[in-house]
Amino acid sequence: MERKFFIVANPYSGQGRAQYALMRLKKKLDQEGYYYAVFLTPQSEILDEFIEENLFTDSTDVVAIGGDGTINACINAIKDKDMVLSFIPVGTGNDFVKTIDIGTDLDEHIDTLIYGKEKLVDVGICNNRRFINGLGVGFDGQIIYEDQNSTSMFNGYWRYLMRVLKILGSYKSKNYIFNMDGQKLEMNLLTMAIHNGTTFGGSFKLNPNSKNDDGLLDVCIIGRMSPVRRYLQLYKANFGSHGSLPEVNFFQTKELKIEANDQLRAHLDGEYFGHPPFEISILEKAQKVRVKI
Ligand SMILES: Nc1ncnc2c1ncn2[C@@H]1O[C@H](COP(=O)(O)OP(=O)(O)OP(=O)(O)O)[C@@H](O)[C@H]1O
Repeated sequence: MERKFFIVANPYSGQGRAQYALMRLKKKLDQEGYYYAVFLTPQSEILDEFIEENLFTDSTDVVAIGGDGTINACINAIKDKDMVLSFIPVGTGNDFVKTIDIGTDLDEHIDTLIYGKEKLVDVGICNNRRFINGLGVGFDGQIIYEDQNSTSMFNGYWRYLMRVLKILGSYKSKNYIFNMDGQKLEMNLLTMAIHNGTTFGGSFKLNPNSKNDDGLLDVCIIGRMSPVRRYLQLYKANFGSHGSLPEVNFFQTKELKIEANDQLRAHLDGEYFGHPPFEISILEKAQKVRVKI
């Protein structure tokens, strides 16, 4: 079958890097004689609906140029279609692509999306919305909520890190009632990170052992901790060594239900996602992606 590329580019992502990547990709596809169409995303909370409306149904490949939010919109837009997703990561966190091999620079990313091989990865689903990297409920969601409701003198990763440092000490742990694999639990936690990928926020390896094709969600829960201790131990999350702390526990599950609590804020693949109730599960090997040969 003749390959046709549908390119979804977030012009806002990566402070101009998306435009440059798009230019280079178009040049390469022209040289190789491939057919392609380009969709530049608008600022919208229903990005996937815009992508779905504009998507050419005979596309074989969808390329996401942007960050995890753009990838999330793409996987939701193509959820019922047999299309292979590729990536040119120019976002802030680019957390999902840390779990697959697509090369390390723009040339390699472009080569991978043209000449790479297909791989099937799991996709998480929360209240009917798909996620590919993860969902964070509690502190992780609060950072995203506060970030979208305020301005900052910083950009990109530094903006995120400054926000973490600002609210890390003052954030109050919250009550979670949840049901995992048939067992009902109630706990007071700082955060619950439910991942298909390993990392969130660009560098925090919250679920360092997570695999994107094992049919399981990896869950990291962090219990109550004094503000001083939070600042002292934060660096461990960067190395994924926070599992040594007594307040940290890991689980793996196929299904998780979190009961309603409007004090808990959540993000889904780095975009604000409201508050529980949440019904979360995993769709095993539900999305084709293209990786390096
Ligand atoms: N044309 C645009 N102008 C402003 N914002 C946009 C535009 N297109 C998309 N967006 C917004 O960009 C966000 C998605 O950004 P994206 O995930 O691509 O990059 P990022 O947030 O920098 O990276 P990451 O999610 O990996 O940290 C969405 O909230 C979306 O609404």
